[in-house]
Amino acid sequence: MSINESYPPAFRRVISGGDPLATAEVEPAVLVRDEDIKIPVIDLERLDKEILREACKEWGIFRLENHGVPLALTSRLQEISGSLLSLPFENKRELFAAVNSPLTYFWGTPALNPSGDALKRGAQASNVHMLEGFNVPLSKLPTFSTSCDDGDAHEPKLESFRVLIEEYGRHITRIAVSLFEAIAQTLSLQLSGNRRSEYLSESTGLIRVYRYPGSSDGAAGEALGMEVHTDSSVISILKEDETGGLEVMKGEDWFCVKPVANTLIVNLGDMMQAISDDEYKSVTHRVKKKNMETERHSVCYFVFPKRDYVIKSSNYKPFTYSEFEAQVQADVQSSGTKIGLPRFRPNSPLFLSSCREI
Ligand SMILES: O=C(O)CCC(=O)C(=O)O
Ligand SMILES: [Fe+2]
Repeated sequence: MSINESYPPAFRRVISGGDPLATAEVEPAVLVRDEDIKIPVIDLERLDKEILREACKEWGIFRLENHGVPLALTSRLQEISGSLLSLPFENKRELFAAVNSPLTYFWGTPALNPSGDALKRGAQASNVHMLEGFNVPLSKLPTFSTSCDDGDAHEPKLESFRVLIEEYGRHITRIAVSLFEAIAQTLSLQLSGNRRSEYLSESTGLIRVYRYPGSSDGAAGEALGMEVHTDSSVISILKEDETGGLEVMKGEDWFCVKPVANTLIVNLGDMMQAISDDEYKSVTHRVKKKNMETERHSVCYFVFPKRDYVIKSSNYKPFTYSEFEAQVQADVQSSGTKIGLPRFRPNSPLFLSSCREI
């Protein structure tokens, strides 16, 4: 099988140079300092609250060292997800359907509905985004049985994937909880009673395993990996391979974040920004592959507040994560892009009328 058969047909057309209009629109020119930026480094074994506060306030992103995720686990997870993602496109489409699972396969957009299927994006949306992946809601993994009676050839790989991602999920959830508790202390948030799990609800945790295709002749040169966005999460934790391509915005400039072996990248999302009353920021970022020939693989974890917990802050109308998510999805479907937190500013008209008044 040639590698192209594993890519969605829309990607193959772009890679072969036959359908340049199908790629994401080239973004308006912004100054990109094509240099690597040193983002703050946090050592999870020796958490320094001052460095953490500074990182959350000035950057919204940091590198995590001594996180305790075994190197062998991440390597095996990347290996098995890479091998599942390199299956022929049609097999990937059928992969999870065959075992009737809550996991989904998506491509062409990172905007998914709550069931993990790609959202139909509005007319102004950039067309195909050159990425694909698996969406894994962690709380549903225990009900995901990889055994099926039709002798499916991929079953052993799927079972290894389930076991590895479950173990990775336990590590990454532990890290998210420790970091959130430390960040809450830097904000003097009271976390007594159920408060911590309302702000950061472990059962909402999900993992996306991504593949950004490569093209030997560089035909997909201008195709973006992932468009400019902020994450909707409280915290996101990224494990990227050595290919590079993650870029963050600081001030008015874009900078490249260089991959560093055996570290994780933590970024704060919109919910953390709201919880902290804009003290901390949801970092604007994107993925732009530099090395066009090489595929890029990454694994990203997201965690959210309890869905019906009302987030109150002085800069936004009170809202629940469910309401926020519904608004984002409505905006993506109608205009092609997420508006996010600005929708919840006191004077902003809400598209959906369901949000409560102050
Ligand atoms: O793949 C990456 O490096 C980043 C992914 C990302 O930003 C996201 O999924 O929100
Ligand atoms: Fe992101």
